Amino acid sequence: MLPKRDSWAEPYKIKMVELLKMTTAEQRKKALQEAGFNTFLLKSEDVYIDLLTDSGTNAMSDIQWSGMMLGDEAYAGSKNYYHLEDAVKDVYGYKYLVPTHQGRGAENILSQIMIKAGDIVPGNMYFTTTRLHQELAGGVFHDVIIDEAHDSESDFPFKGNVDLNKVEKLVQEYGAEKIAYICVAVTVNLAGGQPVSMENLKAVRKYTEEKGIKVMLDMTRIAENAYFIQQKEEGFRLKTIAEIVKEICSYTDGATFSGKKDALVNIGGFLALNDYDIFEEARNMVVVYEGLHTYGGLAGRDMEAMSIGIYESVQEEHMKARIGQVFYLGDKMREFGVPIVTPIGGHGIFVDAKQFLPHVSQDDFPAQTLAAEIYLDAGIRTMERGIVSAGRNSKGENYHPKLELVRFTIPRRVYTQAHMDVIAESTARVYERRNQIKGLKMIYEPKYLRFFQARFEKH
Ligand SMILES: Cc1ncc(COP(=O)(O)O)c(C=O)c1O
Ligand SMILES: N[C@@H](Cc1ccc(O)cc1)C(=O)O
Repeated sequence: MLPKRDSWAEPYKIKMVELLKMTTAEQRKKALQEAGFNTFLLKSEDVYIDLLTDSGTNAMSDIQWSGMMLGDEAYAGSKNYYHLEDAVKDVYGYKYLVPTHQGRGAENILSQIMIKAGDIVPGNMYFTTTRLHQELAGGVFHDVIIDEAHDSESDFPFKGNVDLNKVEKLVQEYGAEKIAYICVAVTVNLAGGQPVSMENLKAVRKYTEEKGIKVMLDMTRIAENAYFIQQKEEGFRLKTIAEIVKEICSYTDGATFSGKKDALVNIGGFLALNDYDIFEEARNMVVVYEGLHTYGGLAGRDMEAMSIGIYESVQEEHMKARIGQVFYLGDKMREFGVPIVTPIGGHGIFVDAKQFLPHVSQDDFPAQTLAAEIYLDAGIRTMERGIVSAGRNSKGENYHPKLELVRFTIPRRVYTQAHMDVIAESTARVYERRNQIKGLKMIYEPKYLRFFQARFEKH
């Protein structure tokens, strides 16, 4: 057989490097103990390859860095704000912009404006910060993602889709006026970076228009979602990512955005809206929580870098290499027999900890345990996405999510293919000794978003 001839390559060359620190097994053991077996509590200095998150960990381009030098650090009316406003209108098509320091700043404002106590907020799977802001505003989140999303082995190509039957049930039960809005995330982070199809987005729009319900997008990884639509959905092969991104937004009323992902920056976010009245309220509220409405907690230079990053995020070659690298790692893992969520999603590989460690019960935190073991092997930092992340319901009982995953999140434009090889090989080593691995017990549990700061010890 001839060698394959369709390799992707990074559409950039490297101008500056950051040296990595290698650690010994002894050092890692000590660091992990000190971090209470929580990878969030490790010092970044003790990490070799950092796959904790793709959030704010991107490498900016030389053009973005030069944009940083053009920061207009005025308190009010910075020209970078107007550049960002232009980018949001041009690329996403929303009319009004409220910048925020990151995505959750926008979630806070949107939730406070749109949700009244007792309102229902359907969403295509929860996201930790998004759901918490909805709950703090008095809302009750309901998961309306299709069932396939909860099955790590289902090969359905658009596992992020909204199940409109589930939405209709909520409407029947509570009435459309009780639904604050439908929150649609593209891609769905906790399902494994799974995309939503355009057909589904259109159907959601049609349904909600009939019922008078608003659709708010969590467009944090919209360009990645657009790439999957282009590659997998009939009729989109000849459309550009930019065209698809704009079409997605056109089926919604507004969006929250964490610029730290798609937009290739280290900090930044916004709330974008089409409805003037909601915008007016948000523009007023942002001064309470973030800063004046023309900077929203950001420096002018950060807004400039984000405006440039928004354009870079929809470039075809960028996205091909971005997702290509994620797929490369996933395929390697599969070759080693490591159980991962399929189809492979946009921002990382999600290892199925229930299948990896079937002898560890969910109450002994299999994904938390596995993330700790992965770190011990070679200093690779990953993140738990299972029972610890899911937290507790309003009665104080633990949620028991079907998915118990360890996320190997790939920062954009940061690591090379050789790093991917090392990651897969290290994971394979841990897989070989999986039977000797024991679970953990939680010894400290903070009240909000416990996964960030909880501490554990070995059973
Ligand atoms: C899907 C999704 N929504 C919202 C957020 C919140 O964004 P931020 O981290 O910028 O506050 C994140 C990441 O945190 C995310 O992955
Ligand atoms: N959104 C980022 C940062 C983050 C991580 C975990 C969270 O639950 C919340 C925020 C991510 O998905 O990686």
